[in-house]
Amino acid sequence: MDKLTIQASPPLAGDVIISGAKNAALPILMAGVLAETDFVVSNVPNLRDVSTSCKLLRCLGAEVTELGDGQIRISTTNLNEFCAPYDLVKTMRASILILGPLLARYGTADVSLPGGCAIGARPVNLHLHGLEMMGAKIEVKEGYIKARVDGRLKGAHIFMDMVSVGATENLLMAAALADGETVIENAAREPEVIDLANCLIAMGAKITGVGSATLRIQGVERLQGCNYRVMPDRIETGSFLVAAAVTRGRIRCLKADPASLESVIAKLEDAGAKITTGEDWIELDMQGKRPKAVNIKTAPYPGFPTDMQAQFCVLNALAQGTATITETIFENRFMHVPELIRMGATMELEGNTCIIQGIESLSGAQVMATDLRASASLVIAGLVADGKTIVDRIYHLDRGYEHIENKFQGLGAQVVRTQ
Ligand SMILES: CC(=O)N[C@H]1[C@@H](OP(=O)(O)OP(=O)(O)OC[C@H]2O[C@@H](n3ccc(=O)[nH]c3=O)[C@H](O)[C@@H]2O)O[C@H](CO)[C@@H](O)[C@@H]1O
Ligand SMILES: C=C(OP(=O)(O)O)C(=O)O
Repeated sequence: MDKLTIQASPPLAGDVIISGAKNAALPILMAGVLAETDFVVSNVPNLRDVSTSCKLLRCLGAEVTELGDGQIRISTTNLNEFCAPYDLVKTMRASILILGPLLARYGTADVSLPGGCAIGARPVNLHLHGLEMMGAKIEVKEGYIKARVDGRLKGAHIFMDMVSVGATENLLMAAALADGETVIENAAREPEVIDLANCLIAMGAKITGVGSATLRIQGVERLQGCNYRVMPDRIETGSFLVAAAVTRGRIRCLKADPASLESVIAKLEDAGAKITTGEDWIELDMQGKRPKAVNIKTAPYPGFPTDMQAQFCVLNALAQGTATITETIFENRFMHVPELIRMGATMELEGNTCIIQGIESLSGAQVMATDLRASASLVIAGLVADGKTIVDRIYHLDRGYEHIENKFQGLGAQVVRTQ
């Protein structure tokens, strides 16, 4: 199994090119099922979750062609299977996003329940409830969601109990082909939801209110393929910015989207970073200074993203002062904390809050994480820890960060992949 070995590194310096967003690319690939003609997605990151998505689409009978340079073409002409099997779904939670598109276009979908994962229970009741309101008959049997509808789904007025990115995306895709108008209230406003909505509009969907908490979708009878470019990955961008901040360096993230990172940029500025942005780049300069501690509370967009919480735990572990980090989205997303404590960090958990007292430096250790962003935080910690840090089980990282060691090396970090 691959590992990353990280040595204490100099302040990060230079440019890094940001990849397409995993959390936008996956729903957009699933939306391919809705298109009757060829659909070409570009700026798709080369990640394990992307290859799992392609496998899933192929297993349904879709033709998926990797055209090179981050472009993938999907043709659904021969799609004739409607089951997302456990073996694929268990490795990638985003597989649940095949449910809405399959049901809306073909009237039938069997999707393995994604199950609980490392960061929390992650139920799918809101996805199922919304589809039922649109006329689907759903039963959960033998670990599978079995959804059926006679004819087309019907437009419905859906109020979401909680802000859910995945449920908003599933219902948006289903509503695009439903009969009549669907209104989704308390919809998620994450940039990745906006990217999916814009892609559906490019396919011919009629959606208004994009980017607001009320989405109105006038269902159409058919959608066509289009060429769509996936947005830049705001979490990858944020992860590199934090890495630069803790190493007291100066980097520029290119092909990025500063507008999608406002809450993260504000916290980095509070931590003492000088941030400069252009239309598609962000520069962070710590001017050699140690970061200052910053309080964080995760929240749905435009709040502070849960996917950046672990990285800011590391920033605070090394900052001047004491801070609290409160996680409000997932009930078990602090698995990096015991590992960071093993590296010498002074932090303790009280319910869903982590109290962190910043110290001057960490010490290298052999560590392991059981989820994606926790793994990223351990790599960042390794850059500033004395001696050697070995991060094990990096298949989590490979789900969400493209060429992570190459990108870090390009910024002067000592990060190598070993067996
Ligand atoms: C709002 C939010 O920040 N969502 C994050 C969530 O999206 P993801 O789509 O995975 O999760 P949701 O947004 O659906 O979940 C938000 C909350 O709603 C709950 N829930 C969700 C669906 C449902 O049917 N029932 C239910 O109770 C979840 O348990 C969670 O507490 O994880 C992704 C990966 O880390 C992040 O990129 C998203 O930013
Ligand atoms: C946890 C994440 O992804 P997923 O929802 O695919 O598990 C993430 O992107 O941080």
